[in-house]
Amino acid sequence: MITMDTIIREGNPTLREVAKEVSVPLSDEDIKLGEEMMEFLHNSQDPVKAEELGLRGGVGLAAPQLDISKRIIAVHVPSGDLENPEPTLSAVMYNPKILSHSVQDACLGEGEGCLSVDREVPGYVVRHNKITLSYVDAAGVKQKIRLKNYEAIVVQHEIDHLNGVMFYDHINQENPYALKDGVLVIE
Ligand SMILES: O=CN(O)C[C@@H](CC1CCCC1)C(=O)N1NCCC[C@H]1C(=O)Nc1ccccn1
Ligand code: NI
Repeated sequence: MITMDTIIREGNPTLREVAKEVSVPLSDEDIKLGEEMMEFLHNSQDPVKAEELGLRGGVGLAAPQLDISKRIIAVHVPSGDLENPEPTLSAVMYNPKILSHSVQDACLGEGEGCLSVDREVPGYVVRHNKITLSYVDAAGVKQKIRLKNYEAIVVQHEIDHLNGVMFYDHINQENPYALKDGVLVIE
């Protein structure tokens, strides 16, 4: 089971590596890893389990954060309203690839954090507002989806991990809250 002890922290060189594509058809090992990554996200968002296991709530996780330099990510974005338990996006993605993106940029009004970064790094992390994404799903089927706003931000944060990029690499050093015209701030 993945716990906070399994997650490597900044300073570990694996977080700065470019991860390798996984072979398709997927190996049992890679399928199992994806399941464990998704289980971590579920546990981390369950108040009882998160408390029990001492987990920080997470909406995404990338294999390099487990010191595994493979192009595998898991995302589980809750809908946000307690009435509707359905997540807005829940998937394990193998070899995810951004095929195209909007001209429109976006960032989270609260900035970003990372389970591999044990400190606050303030500032806007400007990303694409909309992306068209291809990936292989846990059943080994090639998928092509379009995402926007928060879900698009989450997936871009995870794909960054596959390329050795940390969220604070995007923050403007001179003025962390500098924003070009037209960047959508997502609250
Ligand atoms: O690479 C993956 N990571 O580093 C886990 C990150 C991924 C998100 C950061 C910004 C976009 C993707 C993560 O989830 N967080 N960052 C650190 C602490 C908070 C936590 C978070 O945003 N939690 C959350 C949010 C809404 C609902 C439930 N939980
Ligand atoms: Ni992260």
